[in-house]
Amino acid sequence: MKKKLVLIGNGMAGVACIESLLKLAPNKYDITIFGSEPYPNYNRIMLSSVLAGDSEMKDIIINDWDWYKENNITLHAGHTVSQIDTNRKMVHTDSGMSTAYDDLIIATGSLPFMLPLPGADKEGVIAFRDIKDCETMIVTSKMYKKAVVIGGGLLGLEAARGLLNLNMDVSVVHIQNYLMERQLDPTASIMLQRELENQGMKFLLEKNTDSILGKNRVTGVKFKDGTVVDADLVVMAVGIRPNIELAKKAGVEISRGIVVNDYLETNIPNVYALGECAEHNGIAYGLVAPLYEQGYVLAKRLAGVETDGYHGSVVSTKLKVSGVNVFSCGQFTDQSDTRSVRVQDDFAGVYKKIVIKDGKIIGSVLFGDTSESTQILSMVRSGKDISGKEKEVLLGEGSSKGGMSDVEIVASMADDEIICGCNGVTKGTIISAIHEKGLSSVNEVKACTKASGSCGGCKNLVEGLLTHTLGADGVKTAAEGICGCTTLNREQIVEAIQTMKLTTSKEVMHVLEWSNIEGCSKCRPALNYYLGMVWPDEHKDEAESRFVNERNHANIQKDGTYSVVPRIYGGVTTAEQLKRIADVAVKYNVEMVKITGGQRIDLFGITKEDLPKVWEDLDMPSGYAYGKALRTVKTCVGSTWCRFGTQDSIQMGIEMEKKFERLNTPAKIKMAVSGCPRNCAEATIKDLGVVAIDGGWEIHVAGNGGTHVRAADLLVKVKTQEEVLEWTGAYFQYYRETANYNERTSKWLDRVGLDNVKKALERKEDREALVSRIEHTLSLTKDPWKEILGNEELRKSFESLPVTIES
Ligand SMILES: Cc1cc2nc3c(=O)[nH]c(=O)nc-3n(C[C@H](O)[C@H](O)[C@H](O)COP(=O)(O)OP(=O)(O)OC[C@H]3O[C@@H](n4cnc5c(N)ncnc54)[C@H](O)[C@@H]3O)c2cc1C
Ligand SMILES: NC(=O)c1ccc[n+]([C@@H]2O[C@H](COP(=O)([O-])OP(=O)(O)OC[C@H]3O[C@@H](n4cnc5c(N)ncnc54)[C@H](O)[C@@H]3O)[C@@H](O)[C@H]2O)c1
Ligand code: SF4
Ligand code: FES
Repeated sequence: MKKKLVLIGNGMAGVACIESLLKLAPNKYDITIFGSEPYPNYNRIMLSSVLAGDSEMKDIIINDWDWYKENNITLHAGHTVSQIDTNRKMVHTDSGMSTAYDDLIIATGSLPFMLPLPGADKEGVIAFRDIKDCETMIVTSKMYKKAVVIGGGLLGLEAARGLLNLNMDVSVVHIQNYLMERQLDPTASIMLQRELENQGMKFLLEKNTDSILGKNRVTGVKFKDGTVVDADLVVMAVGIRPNIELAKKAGVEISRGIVVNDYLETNIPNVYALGECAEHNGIAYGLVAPLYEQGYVLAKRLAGVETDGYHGSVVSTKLKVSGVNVFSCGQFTDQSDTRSVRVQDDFAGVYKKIVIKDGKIIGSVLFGDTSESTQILSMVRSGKDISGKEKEVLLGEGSSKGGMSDVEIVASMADDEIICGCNGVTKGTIISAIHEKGLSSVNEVKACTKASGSCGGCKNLVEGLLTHTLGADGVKTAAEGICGCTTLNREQIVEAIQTMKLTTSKEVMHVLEWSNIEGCSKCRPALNYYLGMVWPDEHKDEAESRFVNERNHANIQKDGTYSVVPRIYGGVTTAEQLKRIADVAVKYNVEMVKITGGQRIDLFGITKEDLPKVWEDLDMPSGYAYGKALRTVKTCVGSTWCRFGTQDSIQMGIEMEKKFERLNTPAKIKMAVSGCPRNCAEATIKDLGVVAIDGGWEIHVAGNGGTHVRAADLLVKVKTQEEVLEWTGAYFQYYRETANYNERTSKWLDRVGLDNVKKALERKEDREALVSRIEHTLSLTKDPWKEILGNEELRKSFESLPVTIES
C-alpha cells in the first residue's frame, strides 16, 4: 500500500519538492495537493515579466493541469486548508473537504505585508503577490493614470517598472533615504535611482505614509509630514511575512516562520515545512533559490535517499528591470572587521564593491556592469581564500584575471548544484538534457529544462555549460540575431562595423543597442572576431571576450589542468626539439605525452601557473591547439622518401603552416598535404587538403572528419606551389570574411555553396585582392607565448586565483 502524502500550498517550493520526489521514488506515495489559488503551479517570479509585458500568463505555468493527472496527483486548486489535526493526521479545508495523511508538507509561502493605514481597504489598494494582483494592475492601467507604489525594494521597483510599461504615471514612495537598502549600499542605490528616474520613475524618499485618501476608491496617499500625492492605484510592496497561522493553530513550533531542522522536519512527527513559510537556523528566505535546495533535501528525506541535509543558502539578487544591471549578494555592508575593494566610474555608470573578511569575499554589490557576478557569487559560496589577490577580482581584466570564466565555474560545480536558481535546474539535469535530447543552444536548453527562462541571470552559466559539455564548436549559432542580446544577424553587424567604423565590442553593443549591454558569452567572442577581421590594424584583441582556452593559450582539461601542444611545422621535428620536449615533460611532471591525430606532441596535466615556465623552457611557437585558428598541416612523406610520391608534400606542408599559422579564423581549421593520390595524409577530410597529381596539385576544401564527417569538394587543380598558396590564401580570406563566427568550413560551404565560392575566387584580380588582405592580417600576428613571456603583467595573470575543478 502506498503512503499518503499531502502538500498544503501549490506554490513554487512545495511543487518543486514533489517534482524531485517523483524522480527519486515515483511509486512511494499517493499525493494530494491543496492550493488556495485556482490555477496550476506557476512561476511567481515571472509575474514581474508579465506585468512589464515581456511574457504572457500562459508562459509562466510551470506544470499544467495535465501534469497532475499524468503523475496521479490529486489537485484541489482553489481550496484552502483551514485546519490540520496532527493527532488524527487529517487536514480539513474551508469548503468542508477532509483528507488523511501519513506525511504532510506545509508550503504555504508568505503573505504580503499590508500597512495597516486608515483607508487601506479602499478599492484600488492592492499588493503584488499573485496572478490576481497582476491582472488587477493591467486592467486598472486601462482606465486610470496615476499609480503609487509604496516600498522601494525589489518588488516595488519591479512593480513600478511594469506600471510604467502600462503607460501609468508612477511614483515610488520609500520610507528610507535610499532605495533597496536591503540589497544595496548608498552609492549603488543613488546610481540606480538616477537610472530609474531617466526611465521615467518618480521617487518620494523618506516619506512615512499616514493614510489612504478617497471615498470608495483611492484618490491619494497622505504622508505624516502633511503632504499628499494623487493616486488612482496604490500597490503596497513593503515586505512579506511567512504564512504561519495554519501551522501555529495546529501546534507546530513557530518563531518568525515554521521552525524546521536540517531535514525540513518540524517539531511534530511526519509534518514538514519548506519555502517562504519555513524558518531554518533563524532565517526565513524570500527568494526562490533556497526553496529549490530545500525541496531537493526534503524529497530525498521522504524518498529514503541518504542526504546530509540542508545547511542554509548564500542568496543573491538581481533586479528584473530591463536596462538596469544590479547585483547583490551576501554581507555587503562594511563592518569593523571587514575591508572592501570598490571601483567607481561615474562616466560609465559603473560601481562595484566586494566585502572581504578573513581573506574571503563575504558579499558584493555591482551596478552597471554585473559581468563578474557569477564568479563573485561562486567565490562567496566556496569561501575561497583570496588573500593578497583581493584587488584582482575587480581590477583584473574581466574574468581573465581575477575570477573564473563561466566555463571554469560550471566545470567546478557538482552535478547536483543548481545552475538556474529561478527554476531550480541543476547542472546534472542540464547535462543529461544536452546529451539525451541533443541540445546545442541556450534556447533549446530553456525550452527543455526551463533553465534561463525567468530572470535570465543564469544564461551565461548555461552557455558555459553547453561549451563545457559540447566544446565551443558544438554550440549552435542562433539563426536570427547572433544571440539573445540582439536581433541583428552577422551580415547586419559586420556591415555596421564597416560602415560606421566601429572598432570595439562596447561601441558595437551601444551603437547597435544590445539589449544586454555587457553582451553574453556568445556575442562577445563573435564581435571580437568580426572586429579583428574587419579592422586588423585598429581593433585591439579583447582577451576577456575569448573562451578560456584561447585566453590561456592552452587547452583546459577535465581535471582543470591544461595541455600544451608546441608547433611542429608539417609534423617534422628534430632530435634537439624532442629532447627539449622530454626535458619539459620530466621537469613539470607531465602526466601523459601523446602524439595527436594531427602529428603533433601533446603534453597533459600542466597547471595554469606552470604554463609560462613550460613555454619558456620549450622555446617553440604555440601550436594553437586551443584556438579558432590554423591547428595543423598534416603531411605524408611525399616524393623525398616515398616511391609513389610525385611532389614534395612535406616541404609544401611546412610552407603552408609557416604562412598561415596564428591566423584568426571563424572556427578552427586543419590542413593536410599528400604527395600522391593515395592520399596518406587524409587531405580530403580537412578544411583544406592539397593532393599532388601528375604535373600539379588538387586543392580540396570543406572536408571534416569530426562529428559530421564530410568529404572535401574539389575546388581547383593548379600547377605550381605559388598557385597553391595563392588559392589557399584567397579561399581562407573569403571564408574569414563571410562565415559566421564558430562556423566550420564544412557547414559554411554547404550554406554558401561551392559554385558561389568558386565564382568568388575564379578571377585572378579577386584572388589577389583577398590574398593582399590576408597577407596584411598575417603580417600583424605575433606568437602569443612570446608576448606573454615578455610582459610581466600578462605573465602574472597565470599566477592568479588557481582554478579548482572537482568532477
Ligand atoms: C512579483 C514577484 C517577483 C519575484 N521575483 C523574484 C525573483 O526574481 N527572484 C527570486 O528569487 N524570488 C522572487 N520572488 C519571490 C518568490 O516568488 C518566492 O520566494 C516564491 O514564490 C516562494 O515560494 P513558496 O512556494 O514558498 O510560496 P508561494 O509561491 O507563495 O506558494 C505558496 C502557495 O500556497 C498557497 N497557500 C497558502 N496557504 C494555503 C492554505 N492554507 N491552503 C492551500 N493553499 C495555501 C498560496 O496560495 C500559494 O499559492 C518574487 C515574488 C513576487 C511576488
Ligand atoms: N528580483 C527579485 O529577486 C525579487 C523581485 C520581487 C520580489 N522579490 C522578493 O519578494 C519579497 C517581497 O519583496 P519586497 O520588495 O516587498 O520586500 P523587501 O522587504 O525586500 O522590501 C520592502 C521595502 O519596503 C520598504 N518599506 C517598508 N515599509 C515601508 C513604508 N511604510 N513606506 C515605504 N517603504 C517601506 C523597506 O524599506 C524595503 O526597502 C522579498 O522577499 C523579495 O526578495 C524578489
Ligand atoms: S600519399 Fe602518396 S606520396 Fe604520400 S606517403 Fe602516401 S603513397 Fe607516398
Ligand atoms: S537564475 Fe533566473 S532564469 Fe536562471
